[in-house]
Amino acid sequence: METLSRERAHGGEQVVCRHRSESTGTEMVFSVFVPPHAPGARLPVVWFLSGLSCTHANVTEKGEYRRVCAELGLVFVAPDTSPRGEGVPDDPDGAYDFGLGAGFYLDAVRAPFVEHYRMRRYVLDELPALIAAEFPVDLSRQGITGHSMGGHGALTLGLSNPNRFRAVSAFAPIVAPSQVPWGQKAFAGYLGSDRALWRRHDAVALIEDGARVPALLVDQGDADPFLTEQLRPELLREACAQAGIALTLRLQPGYTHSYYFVSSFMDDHLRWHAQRLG
Ligand SMILES: N[C@@H](CCC(=O)N[C@@H](CS)C(=O)NCC(=O)O)C(=O)O
Repeated sequence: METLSRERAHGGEQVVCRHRSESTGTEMVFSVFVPPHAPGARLPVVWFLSGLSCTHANVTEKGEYRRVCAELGLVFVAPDTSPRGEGVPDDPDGAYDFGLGAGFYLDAVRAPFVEHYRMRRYVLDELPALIAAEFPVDLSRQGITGHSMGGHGALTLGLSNPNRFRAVSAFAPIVAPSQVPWGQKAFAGYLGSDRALWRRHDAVALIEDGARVPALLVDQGDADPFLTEQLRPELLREACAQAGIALTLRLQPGYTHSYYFVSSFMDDHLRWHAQRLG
């Protein structure tokens, strides 16, 4: 692992690293904020999964999480959203919603994406092991959140691993990718036509099929241009109501899909995670 930058911030350190990933077969870059802490302490960790077209840098530069992470003693990790580099296939038309910057936090099964697009394995297995080896984290206290496609990642990985993630939240998530154009394009490209496989990567379908977490926090801007076509939080509300999952879904007036929205509610999400991570 190579440290690309290390900056003191809020009494802790904001670090950006690059490493060779076995999961993706590429170099991957991620950022980690380590808050001030006592020597030898192991801290709870919140994973932030980013949205379409992002890298680790969007939330690192615009997410405004450091002050509250420093206050609460949370490590904050931001992975990239896809493999990148020579030989990594992209959308044939270079579109932002598939291929580079759009890994959808799943392991592809279709050629040519199967070779590198293994973001689920990367985020669930490889990166936690690396982070635990290199930073003072306590992997028995993990929370997961994310924005848009990353909200989809947080919800699906959280619902599929309720014993690992003690807190799950999302900002403007894609809640039912099988039912919306972004998800349908990505799932057809990465997973093919097997709808049963799609359901394992779809938060609403996972809940319909029995996945459970005690509680979810979701914020959504009501001026988000993707709200009615791509995000459709009402589908999550219905699924959670049926399943008895305590969903706090807050429609935030006037907010769009941007990091102005994400950063405005970041404090609330971090406090919500800290409460559940102890
Ligand atoms: N207009 C955007 C569409 C994609 C988009 O809105 N991405 C969201 C996540 S789904 C984002 O966070 N973009 C980067 C940013 O705002 O920093 C683009 O082409 O980049």
